[in-house]
Amino acid sequence: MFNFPLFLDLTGKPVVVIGGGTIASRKINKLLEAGANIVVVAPWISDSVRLLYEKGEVHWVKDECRADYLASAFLIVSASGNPEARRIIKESVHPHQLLNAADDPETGNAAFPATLEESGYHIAVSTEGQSPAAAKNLKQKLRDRLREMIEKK
Ligand SMILES: C[C@@]1(CC(=O)O)C2=NC(=C\c3[nH]c(c(CCC(=O)O)c3CC(=O)O)Cc3[nH]c(c(CC(=O)O)c3CCC(=O)O)/C=C3\N/C(=C\2)[C@@H](CCC(=O)O)[C@]3(C)CC(=O)O)/[C@H]1CCC(=O)O
Ligand SMILES: NC(=O)c1ccc[n+]([C@@H]2O[C@H](COP(=O)([O-])OP(=O)(O)OC[C@H]3O[C@@H](n4cnc5c(N)ncnc54)[C@H](O)[C@@H]3O)[C@@H](O)[C@H]2O)c1
Repeated sequence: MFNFPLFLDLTGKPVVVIGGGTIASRKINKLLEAGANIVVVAPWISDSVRLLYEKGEVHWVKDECRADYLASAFLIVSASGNPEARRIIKESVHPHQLLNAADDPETGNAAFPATLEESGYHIAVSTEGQSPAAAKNLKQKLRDRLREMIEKK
């Protein structure tokens, strides 16, 4: 699972996020930083996602997940936790699409690592899905170490 690290250029790439709650919001913020073209599909969205929608930073399809919405996506993020949405995604995802299944890690083929960008370095930490909190912790330690290293130069 998640056995190949890769840095992508997501600028302008179509990304479909299924779900617009807490977890979706975290993923959306990262995707926006990367310049992705984001469509959120969800019957309701959290205040933070609504703010992005009102500012025109994401599109919103106010509906439940349907196979049609997934077809043109370069990357699909599954973050609703809804069993029916998860079933549709599992059945309709094409082998050439990337799927970050934040609500169903066994199904996805891509994970969001813990990342940091500092002084020209871009570091990504994954625990192959086993312990995201440990990935976050190591990221913070690496940030401190990198800052020390750069100060000493
Ligand atoms: C790194 C980070 C990136 C991001 O999401 O942006 C990320 N999770 C983060 C935080 C975090 N996630 C969770 C906690 C609570 C503490 C804990 O339980 O550990 C915390 C800590 C916190 O929030 O502080 C809970 C959790 N996460 C997943 C499950 C499902 C499962 O494992 O079954 C559950 C249990 C759900 C439950 O039981 O309810 C699954 C995934 N989370 C991943 C990424 C992928 C694997 C990454 C890897 O290879 O390590 C993967 C597989 C899929 C994906 O989402 O891509 C981000 C840190 C950002 C940063 O600060 O840098
Ligand atoms: N990957 C991670 O790091 C991580 C961490 C914690 C939880 N999770 C999982 O992520 C899932 C979502 O958690 P949350 O806290 O964001 O939930 P939430 O309740 O805040 O949001 C759920 C969202 O899904 C939408 N939704 C519901 N049914 C839908 C459907 N059929 N089609 C499309 N959208 C639909 C809702 O409108 C809402 O926007 C849960 O399954 C949870 O277990 C993942």
